[in-house]
Amino acid sequence: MEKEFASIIQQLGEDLTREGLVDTPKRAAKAMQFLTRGYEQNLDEVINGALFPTDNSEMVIVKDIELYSMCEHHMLPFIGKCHVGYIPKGQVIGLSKIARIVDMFARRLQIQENMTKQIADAIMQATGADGVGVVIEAQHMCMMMRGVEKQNSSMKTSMMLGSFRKSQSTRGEFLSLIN
Ligand SMILES: Nc1nc2c(ncn2[C@@H]2O[C@H](COP(=O)(O)OP(=O)(O)OP(=O)(O)O)[C@@H](O)[C@H]2O)c(=O)[nH]1
Ligand SMILES: [Zn+2]
Repeated sequence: MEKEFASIIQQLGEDLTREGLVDTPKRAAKAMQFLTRGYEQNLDEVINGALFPTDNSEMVIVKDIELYSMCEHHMLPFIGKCHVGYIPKGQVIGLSKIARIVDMFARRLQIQENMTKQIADAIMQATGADGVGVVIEAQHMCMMMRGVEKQNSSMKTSMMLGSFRKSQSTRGEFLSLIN
């Protein structure tokens, strides 16, 4: 990857030997690897067994989980917040693990809609919950820094599974608690 970044910098017409740029291909490769580290993770490893028995079957919500992802069309960042809700069925998941699951999917080349579904599916799969809801609100640099150059729009996506999909009132409770 380092070589490819060196080639990109050269193709920009820059001088790769100037002081500020000498280590840039190495840094850029390292940064890119960090930004896409989700490819090296899997659900079991991320959860690390942190599931705990409970007889609480009321909605659990973790809101405002910040996320940094990269759009798969332009490889530019999109940045936002993820809200997750679920209704436990016999077990709850460690609080931090929800944020780790969000990161595992965010740190890949993504479109927001697919990421939203992947997060919801993973939480459902991991917890066997009665229902899961995920809402993501993000701003896409490919739409702000270039292209249509709109600075104030954001995109909201959602995925509702199980009781969140079937029951209007469950979905309503979730949406009112995250807003
Ligand atoms: N639905 C969706 N679209 C996205 C996402 N990230 C980027 N895009 C869009 O992907 C589309 C790619 O369109 P193209 O016409 O192939 O590419 P482009 O010529 O660079 O498009 P413009 O951004 O309109 O200049 C654009 O409309 C982007 O806004 C995302 O997460 N979800
Ligand atoms: Zn894009």
